Amino acid sequence: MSFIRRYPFMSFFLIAFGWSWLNDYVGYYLVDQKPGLFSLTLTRTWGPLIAVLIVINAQGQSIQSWWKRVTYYRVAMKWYVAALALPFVLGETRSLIHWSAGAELQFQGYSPLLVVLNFVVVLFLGGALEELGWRDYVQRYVQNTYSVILVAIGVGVVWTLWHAPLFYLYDLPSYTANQFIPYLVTVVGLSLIFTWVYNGSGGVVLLPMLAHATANLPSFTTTSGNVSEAVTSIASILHPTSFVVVGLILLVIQNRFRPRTFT
Ligand SMILES: O=P(O)(O)OC[C@H](O)CO
Repeated sequence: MSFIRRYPFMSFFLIAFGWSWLNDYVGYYLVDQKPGLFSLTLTRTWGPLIAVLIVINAQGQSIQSWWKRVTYYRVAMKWYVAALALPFVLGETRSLIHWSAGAELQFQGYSPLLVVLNFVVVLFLGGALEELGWRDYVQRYVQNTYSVILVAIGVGVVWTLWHAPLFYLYDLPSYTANQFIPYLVTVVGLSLIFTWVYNGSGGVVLLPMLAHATANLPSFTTTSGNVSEAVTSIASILHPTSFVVVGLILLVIQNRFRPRTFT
């Protein structure tokens, strides 16, 4: 405990990465080496939340006041709309580029019930909980001293690295070695966007949580018909890049070049 009190920030990373990576290794070696099973359960996503709870408890901070802060939700409706709409629209960039080049746009036709279930599970039990660590601890703490934009980029890089075992342990379609750079760019972009809603709403972590749960939904559209290889390549570059460009523009408009402290 005294180590955690002395080095809270380092402890946060050790616990967050430790929990999630241990989860991945235990899953791979002891449970199932096939993709989509243990690696995809919710438990790996709990690392950052467990880390933040251990660290604030060791520091003698009240968990009750932390809970009160992270469950605060009274902010202008525009932040809710932005948090839900932005990742949703950007997630369709690839299809929209193919469509603008002549392909036919089609809806995936997911069952609305399954989409809502997916969203709710990620929001309350899965990936969105990471925001209690990445955004409401790391971003909040480091942006006291450094530029909000630079910190958001740094958090995006760390958040990507935290996913590393998924790339080399498992054979998952979204986590293949040749997808690492596009994944990094997308996650840095998401970090910028989540930081924008977090700071814009005055540090209400529910907003990046909602944005995270939306970002984790699958794309709702696909395209059919031939598009040239050039269009496919351009779309695969522009899709991840669009998150970064939009995130940067929003944070520049918000003038987040400097540090920002929440009281
Ligand atoms: O942090 P995760 O595991 O919810 O994954 C984030 C996605 O890859 C980006 O939406």
